[in-house]
Amino acid sequence: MKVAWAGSRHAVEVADRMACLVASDPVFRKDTRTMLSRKELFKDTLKKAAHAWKRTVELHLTEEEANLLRLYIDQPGYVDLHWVMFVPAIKGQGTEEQQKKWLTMAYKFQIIGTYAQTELGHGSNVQGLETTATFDPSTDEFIMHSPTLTSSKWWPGGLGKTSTHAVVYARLITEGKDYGIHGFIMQLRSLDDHSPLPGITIGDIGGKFGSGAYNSMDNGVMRLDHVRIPRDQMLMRLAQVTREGKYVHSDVPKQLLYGTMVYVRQTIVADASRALSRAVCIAVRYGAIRKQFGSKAGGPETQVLNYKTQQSRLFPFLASAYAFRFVGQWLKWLYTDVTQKLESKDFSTLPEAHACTAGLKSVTTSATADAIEECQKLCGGHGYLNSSGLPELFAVNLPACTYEGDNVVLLLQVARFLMKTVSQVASGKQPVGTTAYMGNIQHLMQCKSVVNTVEDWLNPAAIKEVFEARALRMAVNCAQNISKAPSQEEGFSELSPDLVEAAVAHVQLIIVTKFIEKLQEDILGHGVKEQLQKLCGIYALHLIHNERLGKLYAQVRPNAVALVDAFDYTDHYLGSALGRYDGDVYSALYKEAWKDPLNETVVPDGYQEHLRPLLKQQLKLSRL
Ligand SMILES: CCC/C=C/C(=O)SCCNC(=O)CCNC(=O)[C@H](O)C(C)(C)COP(=O)([O-])OP(=O)([O-])OC[C@H]1O[C@@H](n2cnc3c(N)ncnc32)[C@H](O)[C@@H]1OP(=O)([O-])[O-]
Ligand SMILES: Cc1cc2nc3c(=O)[nH]c(=O)nc-3n(C[C@H](O)[C@H](O)[C@H](O)COP(=O)(O)OP(=O)(O)OC[C@H]3O[C@@H](n4cnc5c(N)ncnc54)[C@H](O)[C@@H]3O)c2cc1C
Repeated sequence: MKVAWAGSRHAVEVADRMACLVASDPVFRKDTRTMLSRKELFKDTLKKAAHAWKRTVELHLTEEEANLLRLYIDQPGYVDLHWVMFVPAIKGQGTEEQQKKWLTMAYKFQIIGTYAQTELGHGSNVQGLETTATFDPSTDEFIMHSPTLTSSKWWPGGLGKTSTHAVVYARLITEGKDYGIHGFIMQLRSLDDHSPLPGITIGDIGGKFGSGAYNSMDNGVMRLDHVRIPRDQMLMRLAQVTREGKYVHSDVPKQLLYGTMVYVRQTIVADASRALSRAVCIAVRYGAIRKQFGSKAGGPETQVLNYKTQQSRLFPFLASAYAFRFVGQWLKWLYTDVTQKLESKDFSTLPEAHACTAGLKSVTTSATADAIEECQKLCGGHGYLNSSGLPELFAVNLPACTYEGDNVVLLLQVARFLMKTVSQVASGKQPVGTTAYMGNIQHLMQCKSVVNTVEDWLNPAAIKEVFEARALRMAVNCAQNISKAPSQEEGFSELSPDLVEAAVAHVQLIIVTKFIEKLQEDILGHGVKEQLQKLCGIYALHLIHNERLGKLYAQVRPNAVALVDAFDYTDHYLGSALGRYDGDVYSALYKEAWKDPLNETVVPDGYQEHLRPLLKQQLKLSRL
């Protein structure tokens, strides 16, 4: 089963080796992490990252090994953004020349990069970002500027105290015209003493949910005051600005601007299956040890895992962990396939890749966060202790529902793709890939389930047909209702709760289908396939029930704020910048951030000890 889970014997072997390397190294200890102050935790993260890099170099680790090493260190930090977003953004959006220049330094850690997209006022609505990059032909430079409070960059990981560079997303303005959002490489801090460069105000945004957990990451705030960068620091694969200031489009679709997000969303599905499996592992093992009550006749106490209620709550999570793992492996393949096609200028599969990554990221992270929380309850009181591992696991994985795209916003993207596909089917076009089933519309709209007995539900063909019919009928129903609205836009907005459900049904069909396809592969090991068949059945069947409360929500909405005001909580008691009575959210968030102890100094503790030697050593090596 280990091989089925990991994907190959090789994958098991490398993972084991890297996991042992981390577990046996005292620098990577994490058992007291939740007791560290924010400053201590941050410094500990810097220390671990520097030590990991040292080990990577000393042991000549491959990229695969180094990635696993980082994974098992299990502490979010600036290196995640550097490798998972900064480097891929330059790879995807930089010209060959730009890649050569910047990636050479990034690969050697001569510079540390982050991905600075989100702002205080806008995260989901990328086109609404306000930072400006105005071209000045007199000096051949862009002037990077934050014109408003809400244009402050807000959230980028590693930005707060660590990154020396960033890919910054800003509105490109040239010849007086706004050409929308583009990516720019900016140096943020001095490579000599780490102080922010002139015109850049930068800090950490403050403590986050839970102790330990994501507080190891210095998510940052940044304001730019007319900071000048050379023209060639605009990432120019998608579009260019000439020396004279003329804006020129490339022949690649502008959606490739969002390419880094597609890449990361794909990796998040793998993260979700890992987090869910960790929670399930804790709850199942503990359920086998924990005993409560015995038979009336005075027999031995019962292991809680033997309670049917425990099983019906826990086993769908166990099945989901496997389902997400397999769909994650498939998604990685899909992403590689799309990337190869993009390289040969075939952009046809980009919309499907976007829909699959967005949808699967959404469904798997939401299910994982809910499941970790439920696993805490499944472990009773002890599950609430930090020492159970569950609070930190929950706190670290909860934001995956938000970062890389809010899950509902992403599901609406999937719905948009589905509505387009339904209309193409109506005009006779045969859908392909994950929407191929929609071509079978005549049958799926009318068919009746062939399921008669309990055993029939375990027939993969029957399960698949049920999920296909459900997904197609929900999508067609939405499309028909949208067409009755005064406009497409109004219809889409009015029906958005239904569209989200239709998107979830489509994504769950993909997960079920990929699980079934996995079972058609050669799977070695006695009884392994049979166990997986059972889990596949559990995953599929636990999903088939639903409720609709949309009409009631619409009736409550006009009074929703009054209904929570009625709780009569003071701002002091609520203790939330977001829940303030007066609604002055942005000023409150901004003020709170500067109170964080990490912001007491501009250059953080640990810089002289861990960051500076790392950067200097790499610079020195490159000069040899
Ligand atoms: C380790 C963790 C660290 C965390 C880091 C972060 O969080 S970083 C920050 C992470 N931040 C976020 O994740 C922010 C989330 N927000 C977003 O990604 C975007 O603002 C949006 C997709 C919601 C809307 O986009 P929009 O305003 O442009 O409006 P629109 O809806 O009209 O779409 C126009 C067209 O583009 C298409 N298309 C869209 N995306 C993609 C794609 N990725 N690929 C390909 N295509 C894509 C779309 O299908 C449509 O095609 P059509 O139908 O015209 O053929
Ligand atoms: C831990 C963490 C790390 C992050 N790291 C980075 C980083 O490294 N770099 C970076 O640039 N960003 C980062 N982010 C920012 C992240 O990408 C954004 O928070 C995310 O994209 C969501 O945007 P938002 O915060 O504006 O949410 P909002 O869009 O304000 O969401 C608020 C609510 O509005 C709803 N909503 C919004 N739009 C719609 C719509 N059209 N229809 C229906 N409902 C809607 C959402 O569902 C949600 O319930 C990080 C965030 C977190 C929490």
